[in-house]
Amino acid sequence: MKLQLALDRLTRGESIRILESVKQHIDIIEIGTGVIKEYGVSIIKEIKELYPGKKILADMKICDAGKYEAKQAFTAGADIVTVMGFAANSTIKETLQVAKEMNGQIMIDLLEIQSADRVKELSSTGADLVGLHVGKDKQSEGVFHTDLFSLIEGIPVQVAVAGGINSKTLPDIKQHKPDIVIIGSAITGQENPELAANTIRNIMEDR
Ligand SMILES: O=C(CO)[C@H](O)[C@H](O)COP(=O)(O)O
Repeated sequence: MKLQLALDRLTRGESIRILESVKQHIDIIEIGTGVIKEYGVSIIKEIKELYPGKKILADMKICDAGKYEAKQAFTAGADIVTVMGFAANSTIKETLQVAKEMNGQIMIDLLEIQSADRVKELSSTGADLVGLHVGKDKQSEGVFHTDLFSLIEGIPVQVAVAGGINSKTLPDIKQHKPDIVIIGSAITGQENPELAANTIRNIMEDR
C-alpha cells in the first residue's frame, strides 16, 4: 500500500515546505489540479527535479484533448497522469497510448462514476489503475466510504482511494487493501504535517 500526498489549494512555497517535512513518509507526490492551474506544468518539472526519487502524479483531470494534455504533463516529468472516467473512450485510449510511449501511467479518476459496467469498459481499454474518489465539494455530504469499493469488485484494476481520508477512517479503508491511499487535507491542513503523515504511515504499516 502506497501513500500519495495530495498538494491542493497551496502555494508553491507551502507545497515545498510541506514536502520537505513529510518526504520520508510518502511514496507519491500528487500535484493538485489547482496548483497546476496556478503555476502551469512547470511546477511538475520543478517538483520532479527537487524529488527525483519520488513518483510524481500530475492531477491533470483530463477530460478531452487527451493526447495533448497527457504529453504536456509527461514531458514536464510526471510519472502518472489523471484522466476522468466520464471522458470519451477515445480520450482514455489516446491518453493511455501517450503514457505507454512516454513510459508513464494513467490513473482513471472515477469521480461521480456510479456504474461498475463503466469501470469494466474502462478496464477493457487496458488502463490498469483507477481512483475511487469523493470530490472536495461533495465531501460536505460525507467523505470516502468503503461502500465505494463495490464499484471495482471483480475488475482487474489497481485502486487508489481519495476524498477526505484521515487517520480515523483509514483503519477501515485499509481492510480493503487499496494499492494507493491518497491523502491531502488530513496532512497538509494540519498544524504539524510531519506528525500527521507519520501517524498515517504508522497506521498503514500496522506500527
Ligand atoms: O483530487 C483531489 C481533489 O480533487 C484531492 O487530491 C483528493 O480528494 C485528496 O485530498 P483530500 O484528502 O483533501 O480530500
